Amino acid sequence: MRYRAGPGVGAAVSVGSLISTRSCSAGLGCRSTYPGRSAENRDRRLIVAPRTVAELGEAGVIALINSDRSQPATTLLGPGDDAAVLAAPDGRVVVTTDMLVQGRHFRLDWSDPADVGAKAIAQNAADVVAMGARPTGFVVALGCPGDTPLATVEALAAGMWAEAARAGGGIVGGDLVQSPMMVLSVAAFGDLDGRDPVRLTGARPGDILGYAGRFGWSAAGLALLEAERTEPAEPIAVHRRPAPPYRAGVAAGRAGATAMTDVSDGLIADLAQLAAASGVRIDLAAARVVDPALTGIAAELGADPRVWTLTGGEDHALVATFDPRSDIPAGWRTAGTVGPGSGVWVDGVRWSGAGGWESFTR
Ligand SMILES: Nc1ncnc2c1ncn2[C@@H]1O[C@H](COP(=O)(O)OP(=O)(O)OP(=O)(O)O)[C@@H](O)[C@H]1O
Ligand SMILES: Cc1ncc(C[n+]2csc(CCOP(=O)(O)O)c2C)c(N)n1
Ligand SMILES: [Mg+2]
Repeated sequence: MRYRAGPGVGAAVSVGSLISTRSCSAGLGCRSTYPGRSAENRDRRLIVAPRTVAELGEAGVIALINSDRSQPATTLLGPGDDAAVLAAPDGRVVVTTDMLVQGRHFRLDWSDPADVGAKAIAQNAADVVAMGARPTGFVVALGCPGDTPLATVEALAAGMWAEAARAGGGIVGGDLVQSPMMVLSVAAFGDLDGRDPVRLTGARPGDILGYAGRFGWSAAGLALLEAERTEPAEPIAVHRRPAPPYRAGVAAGRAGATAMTDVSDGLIADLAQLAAASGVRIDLAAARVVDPALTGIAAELGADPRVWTLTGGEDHALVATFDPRSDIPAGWRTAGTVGPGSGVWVDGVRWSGAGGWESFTR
């Protein structure tokens, strides 16, 4: 997707060009300044290029993050003012927020900063499309230690922009603070294009359960990383950078899906939320969702591919329910049925126990 430059978007900036050389006074030599750098640094005669966020300073890092970006048409005013302005053609705005905390949601020895940036956008965009909406924009609050290399922040921003382009929105602003570890808090916005939001509450007995994307791959990647393995590469890549099926989500909204959610905590956990919200029972056929490609990997680690598939989170695949009289849209497969009752049933057995990841319990 190509974005045009939006108003308020700064011109191209490189770290080199952020260093402005002040006038040279006789006998004092030339002093280079860095926008936003500390008072202490302002008094030093810096001639080397800054390498960390502390050396470049807040304003410089923000300029770096926003340099050379072009915004989509929905960005009426991009970064640079007190707030951004986004178009909302529908008149209603879909809004969600999700954060990533270093050590809890990612490790920089397991993931590249570009992957972490992409994941932060992906998990938010997945929530927007899970409402049947089209992502229009993101704001990103970033906390990081002062000694974070500028290269890390540049890679983070590159990963965010790559995923934002895939999802269909621009990064229209954010916040930058010092913190003891890296934290990324993203808010995402979306447009319904005149449709009703696809809620958790609309599944009805008789509906068909469908899914788009895949399950268990991120959990497999996490297990491989925990086991200090680097192969096979594919599940590790999925764990580092999930690829939510954005088009399929919007297509489900257009096709009149009765309920939908993205799977962030675990397939069973997220289906259980949907079943409870709709007041229905969901019957899942495990063979339809367990990917045979995971069987060999699980055997090597002494793990169960069914557990990865049914309770692993972070794939950000989509599940939705459809009226049986309507066609399931492109990119969707059937995974089960909706009936009267409650709970999630797998191959005819009611699921009890943990259905996925839960904050504060592990
Ligand atoms: N601090 C909060 N204040 C208000 N509402 C909240 C807060 N945290 C969560 N919620 C709301 O509770 C609901 C469930 O949140 P939850 O984070 O589980 O959503 P999710 O899409 O499943 O997220 P995740 O991708 O983080 O697993 C959402 O509607 C969310 O907006
Ligand atoms: C280093 C590291 N350890 C463990 C995991 C696994 N993990 C963390 S949060 C989460 C689910 C969503 O949580 P939330 O509801 O907080 O968004 C999962 C499966 C990871 N990604 N990285
Ligand atoms: Mg969600």
